[in-house]
Amino acid sequence: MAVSVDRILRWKQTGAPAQPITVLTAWDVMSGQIVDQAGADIVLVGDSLAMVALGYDTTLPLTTEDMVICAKAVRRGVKNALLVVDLPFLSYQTSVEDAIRAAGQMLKIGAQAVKLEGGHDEVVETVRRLVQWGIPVMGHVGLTPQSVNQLGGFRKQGKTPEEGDRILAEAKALEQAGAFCVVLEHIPAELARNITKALSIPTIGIGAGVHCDGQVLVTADVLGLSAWQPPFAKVYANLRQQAVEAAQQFCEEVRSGQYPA
Ligand SMILES: Nc1nc(=O)c2c([nH]1)NC[C@@H]1CN(c3ccc(C(=O)N[C@@H](CCC(=O)O)C(=O)O)cc3)CN21
Ligand SMILES: CC(C)C(=O)C(=O)O
Ligand SMILES: [Mg+2]
Repeated sequence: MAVSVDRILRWKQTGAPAQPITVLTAWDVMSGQIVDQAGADIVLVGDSLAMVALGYDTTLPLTTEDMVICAKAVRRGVKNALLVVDLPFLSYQTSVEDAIRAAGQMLKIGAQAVKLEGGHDEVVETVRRLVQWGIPVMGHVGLTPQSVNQLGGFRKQGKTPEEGDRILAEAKALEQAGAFCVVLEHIPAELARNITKALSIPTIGIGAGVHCDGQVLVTADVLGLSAWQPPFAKVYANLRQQAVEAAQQFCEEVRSGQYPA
């Protein structure tokens, strides 16, 4: 049966100890088909596609228009998983109105929820307003890549008790605002465990240890397709090298007259 926002929201309340939620990213129809067919609970059209699919050094250059093109392609490939789309940098920070417009655009093309980065007062108020209008929101705290210029790189967050307390408070505020789950990115496992215990909505970890209610990775990293991976990514295949070898073989066979026969 297709995965719904409500099913994720109630993941921890459904009696028997739930299996972890599985989340993988996608950026086009093929990656969407692959992770949906693999049985992921949630497919995230992550703004990491700016780096993975478009070749930028950060997620900041991605526009709403870029995201709409990619999300529409993923939508055509995903049949069963819940489809969540990241709101690009500057599409939701400028005002609640802009956030509603950007999020609404994503829902119009078939996204079932959106994800916003941060847990400060402004983003919490934006989440509250989106949820009021019937737009489900996934939160995202810890390492928030859209703030890379302030964080001084893609560094682990929440390493001091003060920082940890702040991230915990942000996650609680997002739950209060109506977020249906929250991503915890690149924080200590102990902190992620405390946040997971403190929340009734599920936590989805990336580089946040084993004590989260679910796990997410960038699919290009999982498949060994990306040029580099973060230290926490596990690489399950070596598709980049296999692809280069296959393409090389084609070139050799054409040059030698082996193909076409
Ligand atoms: N391919 C890919 N996978 C990802 O998981 C990912 C992206 N791209 N792009 C958006 C963000 C950026 N992420 C990243 C990127 C790099 C590190 C990393 O290398 N961290 C190191 C060094 C940090 C530094 O000092 O600059 C670390 O040890 O924390 C972590 C998360 C996670 N996200
Ligand atoms: C890694 C996930 C959480 C993400 O935000 C992305 O892919 O953009
Ligand atoms: Mg993202």
